[in-house]
Amino acid sequence: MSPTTIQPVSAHWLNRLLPARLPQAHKGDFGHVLVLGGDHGYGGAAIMAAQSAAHCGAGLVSLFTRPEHVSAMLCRQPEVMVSHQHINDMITRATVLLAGPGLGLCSWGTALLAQALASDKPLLLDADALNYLAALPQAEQQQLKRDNWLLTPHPGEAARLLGCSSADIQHDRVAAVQQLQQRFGGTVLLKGHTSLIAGPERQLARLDCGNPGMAGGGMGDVLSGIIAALLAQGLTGFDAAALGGYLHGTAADQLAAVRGERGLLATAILPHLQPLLNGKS
Ligand SMILES: NC(=O)C1=CN([C@@H]2O[C@H](COP(=O)(O)OP(=O)(O)OC[C@H]3O[C@@H](n4cnc5c(N)ncnc54)[C@H](O)[C@@H]3O)[C@@H](O)[C@H]2O)[C@@H](O)CC1
Ligand SMILES: Nc1ncnc2c1ncn2[C@@H]1O[C@H](COP(=O)(O)OP(=O)(O)O)[C@@H](O)[C@H]1O
Repeated sequence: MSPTTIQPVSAHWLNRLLPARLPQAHKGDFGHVLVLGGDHGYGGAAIMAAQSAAHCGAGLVSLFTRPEHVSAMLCRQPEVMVSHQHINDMITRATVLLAGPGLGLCSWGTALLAQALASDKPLLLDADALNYLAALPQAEQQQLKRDNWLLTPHPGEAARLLGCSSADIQHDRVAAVQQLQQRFGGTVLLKGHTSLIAGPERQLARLDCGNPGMAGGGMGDVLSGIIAALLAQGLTGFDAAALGGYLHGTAADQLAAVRGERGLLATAILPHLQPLLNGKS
């Protein structure tokens, strides 16, 4: 693939992409994120994704999950609307879909994912939604390919999607993210140290923030919620992934600077997001 300029993502992107809100703004102006996920045993992933979308300025956030996770969601973040039924109505009301955190790969999760894929709304796929995609025959993958989706694989998921090893992905991450974008379309964010973002117009961006304290369960779920909230506020897939990754990594760096890297919890990122989003830290 031809060499491409890689744009480093910086604080300037914030002012460029998130202008001040108009005084008369209302929640309908900032989109409605619907998270689909949280199979038995994995409620935390979907709850964290919904919570982080709520912390990043989406007008409304909903979660469709298993019944046993409904009250946990309400206790953690009552701003989020949560249900285990009427998925079609929920998809109709949403403006952005986020499928994958804790989705599982049993019939409940794959049926939900099929409903998300049948909608033409902007769609972020993470975690098990990527594993589902990876397991499909290439012809079916090609039928699903679309410009308005955004895939956020870690190197393990990227390897499954491309049918290689995670060592192959890490050996040439730029080539890997470009290959993923070419094969699946839309925007791809390849996670890990120095995350990379490839967009549908061959744009390429790099994140110089983030630290090894982020290597812990739930961190990717929080990232997916941040990006979905930015999509809901009208950013393109490429801009939402780049800015979302920047906010996520910068929040984690702020925490690590004060408390160190070990024991950095994904949910500890959440209170750092609002000041960052508003240019106050
Ligand atoms: N609190 C929760 O409810 C959590 C639920 N989670 C959910 O659990 C489900 C399965 O996640 P798992 O963590 O088991 O599966 P993963 O696919 O994330 O990890 C499985 C294996 O993939 C490889 N891998 C992962 N990250 C890698 C990297 N950066 N580089 C190279 N190889 C890598 C490793 O061999 C790893 O053991 C997902 O739906 C996920 O959303 C996780 O997000 C963790 C937290
Ligand atoms: N060493 C690292 N340096 C920078 N960022 C990291 C590092 N390790 C993990 N991260 C970030 O943390 C997040 C981990 O996501 P993921 O592997 O999907 O976790 P989970 O599936 O447990 O939610 C990604 O955004 C990734 O870029």
